[in-house]
Amino acid sequence: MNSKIDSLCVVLPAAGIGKRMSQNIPKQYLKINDKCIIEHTIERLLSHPRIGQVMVVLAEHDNIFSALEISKNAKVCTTIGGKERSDSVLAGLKAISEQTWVLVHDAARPCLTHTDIDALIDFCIEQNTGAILASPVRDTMKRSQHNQKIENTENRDNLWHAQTPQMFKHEQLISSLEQALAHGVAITDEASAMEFANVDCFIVSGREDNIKITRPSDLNLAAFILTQQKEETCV
Ligand SMILES: Nc1ccn([C@@H]2O[C@H](COP(=O)(O)OP(=O)(O)OP(=O)(O)O)[C@@H](O)[C@H]2O)c(=O)n1
Ligand SMILES: C[C@](O)(CO)[C@H](O)COP(=O)(O)O
Repeated sequence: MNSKIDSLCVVLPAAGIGKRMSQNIPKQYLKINDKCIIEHTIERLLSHPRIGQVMVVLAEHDNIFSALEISKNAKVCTTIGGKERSDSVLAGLKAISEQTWVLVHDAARPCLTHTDIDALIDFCIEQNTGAILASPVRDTMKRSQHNQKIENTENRDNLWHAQTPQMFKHEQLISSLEQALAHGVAITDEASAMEFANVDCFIVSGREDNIKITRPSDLNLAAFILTQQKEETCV
């Protein structure tokens, strides 16, 4: 069932340097099928009927985004991010006008589908609560230092890979992020801040192919997924 909300805003953290990709440009500007990753991601978002604006959070000296055609889209705005992803997200949240709900989505996740966007929005609106897309852990999980003896096997019951988008009440997310950052809490996703602030947050099961391009081998995998999804017409 579609909610009544029809023009949500997405904050898109895109101020990272992609050091784990070991390339000479930030990974969001690497190309798949002649289009930058960030262009794929923004097109996936803006082609969804319930998304009305994307606030792209850029690194201070980013001179690539403004040269992309998508930067001229009337629904695309930009602001400057910070040292950590959480700083960039907070800057993006403060740069948009006051909203009831806001979504945060990594620029490095171009394989997001409209099916998953609808599942997240519908759950949050119908349950009036924040939630994140996530996929269940598939492998046995070991804790160990690299090339060292295994310390233990983690219980993988009810263990999930957190993805994005993550969707929360706008003002509540700002205050929770500010509170967590003020306490020096390590925040790697928006849900971490909400958990710290004891604000309910739920899991919405999402597709396992909503991958975050992080390491070199992810690029070909993402290219394959994007092609497969187009044939599936799930976008
Ligand atoms: N200071 C930062 C760090 C990250 N990001 C963004 O957050 C998303 C997810 O972060 P990650 O995958 O860690 O990207 P990078 O930080 O660029 O990667 P790395 O850790 O390998 O440098 C990316 O779209 C990235 O551009 C951001 O906006 N601001
Ligand atoms: C937000 C996120 O994509 C959820 O899995 C992840 O935490 C980003 O972490 P990163 O270390 O900044 O890639």
